[in-house]
Amino acid sequence: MFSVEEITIVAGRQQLLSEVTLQFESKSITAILGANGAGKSTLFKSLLGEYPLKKGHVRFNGQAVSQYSLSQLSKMRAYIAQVKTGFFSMLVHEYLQLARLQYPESDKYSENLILTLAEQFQIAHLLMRDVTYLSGGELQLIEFVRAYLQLYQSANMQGKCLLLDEPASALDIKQTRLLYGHLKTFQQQGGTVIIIDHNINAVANIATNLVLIKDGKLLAEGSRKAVFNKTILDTCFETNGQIILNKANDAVENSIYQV
Ligand SMILES: Nc1ncnc2c1ncn2[C@@H]1O[C@H](COP(=O)(O)OP(=O)(O)OP(=O)(O)O)[C@@H](O)[C@H]1O
Repeated sequence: MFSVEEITIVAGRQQLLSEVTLQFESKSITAILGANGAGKSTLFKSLLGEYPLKKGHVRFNGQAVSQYSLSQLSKMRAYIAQVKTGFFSMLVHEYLQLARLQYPESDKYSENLILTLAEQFQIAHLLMRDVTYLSGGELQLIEFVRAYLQLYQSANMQGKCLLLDEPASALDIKQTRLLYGHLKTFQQQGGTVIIIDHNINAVANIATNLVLIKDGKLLAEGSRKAVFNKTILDTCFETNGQIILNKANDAVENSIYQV
């Protein structure tokens, strides 16, 4: 789906990313892990085509991201930013309608779709609230539904990608669990997820692939079994932690990195 080849991004004198090469396969959930300031959001912005590259290429389905129109891209990938600002006063319902403007469909169809998804994602009670008065967690739930609506053309999500920058940072444990469940479902529907999340133990449980970034460079990449270990995590976060295996079966699955 997405690939970056030896990308280098420079801002002023600072090198934000250095020769990073990665492949994000279709129907995968990739978790991007790394310390604050490591370069994770910068990597995202490069996937979105927002940063000029000093070197390298970013491709989506084999074609340079810059060769797609914004309208083509908006149907194929949806982004949730880490911090969302600049909302105007409007109802959640109206905000969600904006995600459907790009589709030539009747008002009745988009209305039904919004109501159905609001029920499915358990945010129906927020539809008549003003977006500017939502709590941080409520806003994150709405942002997820907005991103899903932006991509939705049928239940088949093949060729569609969610780019989520800390989408659960303000969610409680129940809502985090529900969100991760929605991401698994999206993957089962054929979609691809790329997620930045500081809750590394939780996100490692749903990710099919982990990418660890340190100081703007790719530190490690692979399955949980391959990279979720003390040596790599200690290096990545400059900590001295330990891996606690799943008590039930001493397995790597559901193991926890504790500092
Ligand atoms: N436009 C810019 N100009 C200069 N420096 C920048 C710019 N954008 C980002 N940076 C710097 O690049 C580094 C990486 O930023 P980035 O937002 O990618 O980090 P991150 O890994 O997402 O961190 P966090 O986990 O704290 O969100 C930081 O030191 C940041 O201050």
